[in-house]
Amino acid sequence: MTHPFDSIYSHGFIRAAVCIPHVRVADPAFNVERTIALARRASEQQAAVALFPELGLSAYSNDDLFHQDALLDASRSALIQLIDASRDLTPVLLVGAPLRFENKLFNCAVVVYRGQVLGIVPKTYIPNYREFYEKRQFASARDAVAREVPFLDTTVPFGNDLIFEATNVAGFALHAEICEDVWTPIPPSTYAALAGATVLANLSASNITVGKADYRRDLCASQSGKCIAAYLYSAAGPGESTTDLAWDGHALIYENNTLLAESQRFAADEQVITADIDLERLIQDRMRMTSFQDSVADHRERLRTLRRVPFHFQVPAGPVPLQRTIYRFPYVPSDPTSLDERCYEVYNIQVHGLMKRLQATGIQKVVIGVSGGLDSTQALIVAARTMDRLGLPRENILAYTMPGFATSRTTRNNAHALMKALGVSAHEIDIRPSALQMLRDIGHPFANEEEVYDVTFENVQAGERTSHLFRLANFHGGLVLGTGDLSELALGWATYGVGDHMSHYNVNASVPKTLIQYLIRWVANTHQFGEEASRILHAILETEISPELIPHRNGDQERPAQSTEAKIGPYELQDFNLYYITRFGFRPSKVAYLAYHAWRDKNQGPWPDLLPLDKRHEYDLATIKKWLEVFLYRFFQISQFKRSALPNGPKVGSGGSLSPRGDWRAPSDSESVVWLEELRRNVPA
Ligand SMILES: Nc1ncnc2c1ncn2[C@@H]1O[C@H](COP(=O)(O)OP(=O)(O)OC[C@H]2O[C@@H]([n+]3cccc(C(=O)O)c3)[C@H](O)[C@@H]2O)[C@@H](O)[C@H]1O
Ligand SMILES: Nc1ncnc2c1ncn2[C@@H]1O[C@H](COP(=O)(O)OP(=O)(O)OP(=O)(O)O)[C@@H](O)[C@H]1O
Ligand SMILES: NC(=O)CC[C@H](N)C(=O)O
Repeated sequence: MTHPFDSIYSHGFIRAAVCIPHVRVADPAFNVERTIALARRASEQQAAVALFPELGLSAYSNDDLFHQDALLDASRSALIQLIDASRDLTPVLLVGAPLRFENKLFNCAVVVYRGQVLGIVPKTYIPNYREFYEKRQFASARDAVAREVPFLDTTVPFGNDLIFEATNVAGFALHAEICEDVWTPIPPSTYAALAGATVLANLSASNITVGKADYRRDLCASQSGKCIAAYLYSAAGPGESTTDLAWDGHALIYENNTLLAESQRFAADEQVITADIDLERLIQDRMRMTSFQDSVADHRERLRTLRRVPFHFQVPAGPVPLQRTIYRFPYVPSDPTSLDERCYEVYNIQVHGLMKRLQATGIQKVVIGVSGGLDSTQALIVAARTMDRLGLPRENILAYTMPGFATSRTTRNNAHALMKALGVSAHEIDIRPSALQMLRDIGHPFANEEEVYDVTFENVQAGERTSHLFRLANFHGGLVLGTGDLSELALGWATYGVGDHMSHYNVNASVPKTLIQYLIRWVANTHQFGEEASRILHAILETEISPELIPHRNGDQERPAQSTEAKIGPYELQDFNLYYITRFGFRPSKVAYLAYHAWRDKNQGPWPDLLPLDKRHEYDLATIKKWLEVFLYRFFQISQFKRSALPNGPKVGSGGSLSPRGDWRAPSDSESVVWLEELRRNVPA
């Protein structure tokens, strides 16, 4: 890496600024002074792009004054002053000015970078309806004859087909359009995006009327989403003429349908909003989304005609801290309303999956092992709701708790209490005799009372439970419900084949552990199964996560002896890693960078509403690196064979399926070296 770890510019981000200056109508000298002042503010914030409103140097609302030579000359002088002032500024500046070429007047976006004009983009769609009379003053980009125009002592590219491409920053490709352009069915930026532009900027002078702010948000959100791009929008604000119209200074920054920053509308002060755009995320999504590339192919001929203007972007040296909210729990929404909706949705997906399977097979019973841990609790809740929805009695859920050599009193009691509270058919089977028989049969030292607690000892117990469940299913005409979650599948934390890996149908396969914790907490807090069930669910949430396959050496049977998270890492970190690696394909150093940003300070940042205060954690970079290394090794090197042979189960979320038929196809015999080396090389901890 050529830049420091703690700069956004080392991790595929650029900072974008959208500026709303004060203007005076027909006063370019004043307007350029305000434009330069805000450009400096954007530069101090180390932005790579700074966008200004449409015709900002002259003001937009000049009407027929645009045909006055004095105003046009003054606008041009203001532009020259701005170009000169830009020499020592960090961002590419996009400013609006009325400019004469070919004896026509164009409404232009001028792209200025460090004392040079990279290109001039005339507005394409000139509105001439209702309150707009722009055709009276301006020609359109389509009226231009020349593709280059003389400007000052040089010639510059001119047209709506220009993409300004930083040759040294991967994915930084900028396009400019002007206000009405985005109101059309196919804005010029659509073609630019198909041809590779990732940052689409709109210089606007949109007057405000009731309801229009929402419409602008919709336009920008959907243009950024459809184009898999950033969309920057800057609408004229204070100082424009109110002869017939009003102005609210609406600035917006979207990335792929997500709002990253918005100005305060009708503000008295000038504003500069900024947001960090994740260019790599956009490129990743374009690479994966085959329909985007099909669309490129369909418009190939036109796209070939677009012109690229290369420039070298001087990347700010030194640290540039990230200005972006990175949620600690990517699978769990942090605002309470979304969390409610998410929980409702996830349960419904799981329940509908199981309902269909039961209806299709005509099977009316499910068989499930209930440990008193989180996953079997979640699956049991899903099974209970499924029976309710199908109008079948909950007794059709044949639930078995099956204590082994290491089952603690706490989880066993919780398992019994839960089965009772949910009204399912509750049973207990001691698996120790059959496990001991197998250990004896295979010659394992434990059969001779030696304390050998190896993986065979563990898997014999997991296998005995599974073996019992499948035979019980045959015996009672039921279907074995799987419980293993997405996080366990990612880490290979399950016993393959004859073990908890196998079932007839697994409702949890696409639900990560951190989300299961919230789902259970949500059910408990909203008392969906009564007070007693809520009490037990809270007790289950409090219990240490453990496979309970190895006993305490001191004979303590009260609580679990093994800690899963001490071995494979905190699930909250591993789920974070899982999301960014599978959903976006980010390199490990970027995942570590994002994790550090999210997790370094427990007093900072957004938290899912239901997380108790005393459960908050924080991690330093060394700890993040250590557990990411565990994740990478387990995920890429040793566990894919388990995912390649998965039972059926519904996909629940984007970036949330590891089924080879769902969303993740990978070889069972790959290496992990490229990920591990990248992490070791590029994360300084
Ligand atoms: N690429 C590949 N293709 C085909 N087979 C492959 C393979 N790599 C290993 N194998 C074979 O697979 C076997 C290893 O896999 P496996 O038998 O699953 O065993 P393994 O993954 O070594 O052990 C299971 C682990 O999961 C943990 N566990 C089990 C049950 C529940 C929970 C929980 O808390 O949820 C955790 C348990 O503590 C243990 O650490 C070996 O026999 C090996 O030869
Ligand atoms: N004592 C037990 N009785 C019955 N079934 C069990 C027992 N221990 C494990 N199982 C079955 O094996 C599955 C895997 O065990 P594991 O310990 O990973 O899961 P869990 O306890 O439900 O959840 P968690 O992994 O969150 O602790 C369980 O979900 C359950 O179906
Ligand atoms: N300046 C413009 O092009 C404004 C037109 C745009 N349709 C709007 O209403 O905001």
